[in-house]
Amino acid sequence: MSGDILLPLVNNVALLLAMGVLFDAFAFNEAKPSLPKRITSGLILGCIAIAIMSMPLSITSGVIIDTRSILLSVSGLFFGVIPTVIAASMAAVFRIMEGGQGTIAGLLIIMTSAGIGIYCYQWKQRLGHEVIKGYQLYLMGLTVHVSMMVCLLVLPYSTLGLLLSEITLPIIVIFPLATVLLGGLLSQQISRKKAEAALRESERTSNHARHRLEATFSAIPDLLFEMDIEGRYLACHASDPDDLVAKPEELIGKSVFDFIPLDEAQIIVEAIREADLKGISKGRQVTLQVGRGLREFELSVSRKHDDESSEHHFIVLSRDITERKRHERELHIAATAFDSQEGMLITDAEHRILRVNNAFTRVTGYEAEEAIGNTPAFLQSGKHSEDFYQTMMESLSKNNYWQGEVWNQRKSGEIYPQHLTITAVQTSAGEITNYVGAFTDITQRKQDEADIHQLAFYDSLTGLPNRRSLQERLDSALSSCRHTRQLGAVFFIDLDNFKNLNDTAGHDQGDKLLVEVANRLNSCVRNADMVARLGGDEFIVILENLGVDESNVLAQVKDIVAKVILTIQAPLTIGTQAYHPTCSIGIALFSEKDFSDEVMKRSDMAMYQAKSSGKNTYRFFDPVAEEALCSLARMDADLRFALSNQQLELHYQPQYRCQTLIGAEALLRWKHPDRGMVSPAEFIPLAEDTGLILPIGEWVIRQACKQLQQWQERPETAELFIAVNVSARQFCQDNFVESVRQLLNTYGVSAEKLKLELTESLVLMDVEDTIQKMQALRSYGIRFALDDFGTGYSSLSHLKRLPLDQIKIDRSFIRDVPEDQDDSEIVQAIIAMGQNLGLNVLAEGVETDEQLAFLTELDCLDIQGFLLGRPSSIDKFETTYIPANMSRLGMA
Ligand SMILES: Nc1nc2c(ncn2[C@@H]2O[C@H](COP(=O)(O)O[C@H]3[C@@H](O)[C@H](n4cnc5c(=O)[nH]c(N)nc54)O[C@@H]3COP(=O)(O)O)[C@@H](O)[C@H]2O)c(=O)[nH]1
Repeated sequence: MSGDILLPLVNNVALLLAMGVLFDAFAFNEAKPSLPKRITSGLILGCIAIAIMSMPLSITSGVIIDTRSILLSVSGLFFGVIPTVIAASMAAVFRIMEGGQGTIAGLLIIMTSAGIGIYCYQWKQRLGHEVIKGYQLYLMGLTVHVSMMVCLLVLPYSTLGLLLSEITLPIIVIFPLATVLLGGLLSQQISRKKAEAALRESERTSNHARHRLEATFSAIPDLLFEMDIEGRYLACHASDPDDLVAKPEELIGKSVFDFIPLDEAQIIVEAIREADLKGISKGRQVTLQVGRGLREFELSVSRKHDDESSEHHFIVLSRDITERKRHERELHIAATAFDSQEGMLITDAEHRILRVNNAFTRVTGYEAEEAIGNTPAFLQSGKHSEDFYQTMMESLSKNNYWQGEVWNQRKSGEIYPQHLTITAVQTSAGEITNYVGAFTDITQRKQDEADIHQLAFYDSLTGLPNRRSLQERLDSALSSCRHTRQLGAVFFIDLDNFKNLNDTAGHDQGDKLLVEVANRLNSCVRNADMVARLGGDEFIVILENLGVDESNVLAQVKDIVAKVILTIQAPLTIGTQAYHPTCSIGIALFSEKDFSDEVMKRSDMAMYQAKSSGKNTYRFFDPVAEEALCSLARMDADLRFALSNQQLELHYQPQYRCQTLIGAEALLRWKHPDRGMVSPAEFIPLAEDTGLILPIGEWVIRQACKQLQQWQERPETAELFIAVNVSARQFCQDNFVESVRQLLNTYGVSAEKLKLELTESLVLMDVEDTIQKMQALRSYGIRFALDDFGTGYSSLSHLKRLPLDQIKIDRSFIRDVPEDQDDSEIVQAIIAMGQNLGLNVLAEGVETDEQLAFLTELDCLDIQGFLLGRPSSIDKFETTYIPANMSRLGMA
């Protein structure tokens, strides 16, 4: 090869190498470039081809040998159809313009080279080969340049011969190798680019995988730790650091024992050891104090496969199960609550029963399978109207809740009351999904309520309404009067002598009478009227709506009360004896102006008047009698005040024997601040009625004992006794004997100095009891006088049995002696009788010397009366009677 060829050849090679730059610049080595790129690259290739053709290895005139064949074939193979066709076309145009004898051959070479290159390109595309191997390039280069040699055959023979001798070797040997080099260069670019792309793809894939993994980790709510067998943290993942016992950076390298209480830490280490043995550990639970409070975790531990390390590592997954546990506990509570003592049923939104509990079966008698699928309507008793259920449903849809009492039917057919609560269960969107019904059988409660009502409002013995019912009924009757203007009446009925019957025949018999009276009263009045028992032997009848005309009402009431008295009077057998009950009735009419308390009070007063009028009768309320009773009530209040405010005092009236003072009768006085001295004759009966006589009587005996205590200590009074009046009610007290004995002891008084004056009526009330008490008191030394003798009906046989010391002739017999023959004979007989019985006889009310002389004549030596001394205060008694007595006895 001559130097003329070498330089163009080097230029050609340089231009061919520019092709590599173009290939890289237009990214033909990566992917198929865009059409503009391909066109542009085709134009550039065409320019390179022209440049190559401009620096030919000129062999002879008109024949241009250059490396366009290499350019165009390699362009076809690597740049594809469009760039190569453009480049080939430009090269062809240029060749034609160059002209010469080799024009045809040159054009053929252009077309052949480009065609073979494009063919190989198609072949490569079809087979999917990205990279062309060296031998393949060589074969293509050889084919192109053999074809080139064939194309040269169109040259004139003379030119051809010279040409073949000059260029055959370089074309057949060098050009294919150049093709291989250029193709290899481009192929290598493709490989590099592919490798770079693969690397980028790999990086992209790995980044993608990493991001996906990170996203997956972030989405996992559980905590992930890598730990060693000792429980040391090697790595940790937590989507929320507040789920950790410490910050992640603090954990790494430390042990669970550094952060977690011993018991819990041991559970974690046990789980790790189990995983070490079995490969996995599941289900262990720990409770830890983490950033957001006390939480419960469930552990899953697996042994990590790590061939490089001999030490085992573990993946510990810690799942926060706090909410699940709470839910489980709530479910447990709900399940326990569901199986409570209350009957429960759950329905769907269409009220079909889905579930019932054991209490449901116990109360209704229906098993779960009998109830499920039905609506609760199958339990209905038929006792409620459609309206009832309609209201229930309306309340449910409005308030999602209903509660009330329902009468349902058990499987046995028994109808029973239940307290039912129905609650609608809603979704968060407000849609009702279920109804929960809870009920309690309230049969017993209802019964208890009825019993309590019966006890509270009815009398247990007679079954009649009691005082409370009466009050309500009377209030309602009065309120009704205010509308109707009609009059009504209240009968206050008290059985006569009921106490006697009770005491003699016993309480059972008394109860029988009360029940019979209740029935009899009910038979006398209309259903609309009311018969009530106030207590004891007191009954009330309320008659309502008797009309507006008072005289007419009075006539009706009289008829009814007469009927009541007659009906009550009918004999009945109590025990073995016939009994004729009677009653006293007080009547009070009422109108719209009255109040219940007042009406009751009036009827009570009227009854009191009926009693006072001899019993077995009735009285209408009388305002005059009311005033009298009011005055008594006022006196009672005043007397109580007097007792506790030292307004009571004892006066003493001397008693003489043969003109010698032997003692005094203690007589009670009330120093009233307004009324002055009030007579005991006025207030003692009232005190007996009200029971106030008991504390008053006790006070009198106490005062007498105090006085005796003082007298005992003085010689001039040491022998004096005091006579004290004892009322019936006072004497009847069970503890009377004991209380007197205690008073004597308290004041150290000799019992002989105390004389008790009992009236005839008192001793005859209960002779046996009186004798017993008198004997007991007498055994202490106390003496007894029978007061007001002659006014009662004491029989001799009774008198003989009483342990008396003295009888006091009532002053009513003394008053007219000796003038009155009858009284004189009575007094004479009493004195004789007393003497016969061995009793001392005292005459009281002695006011005149004649009376005294008469009594002295009859040998009645004990005298009391105004003639010898009036009742006087203790001061006067001690300054008047005692000194006089002493002077008479010569002791002064
Ligand atoms: N249970 C109690 N009863 C008592 C007590 N104190 C008194 N009484 C009884 O009250 C009745 C009235 O008593 P009184 O007004 O005190 O009258 C007594 C004498 O004053 C009166 N008397 C005495 N002598 C005469 C007289 O010559 N003429 C006359 N006109 N009256 C006289 O008699 C009353 C005493 O009677 P008696 O008790 O029957 O001896 C009266 O019944 C008292 O008993 C008391 O503390 N407890």
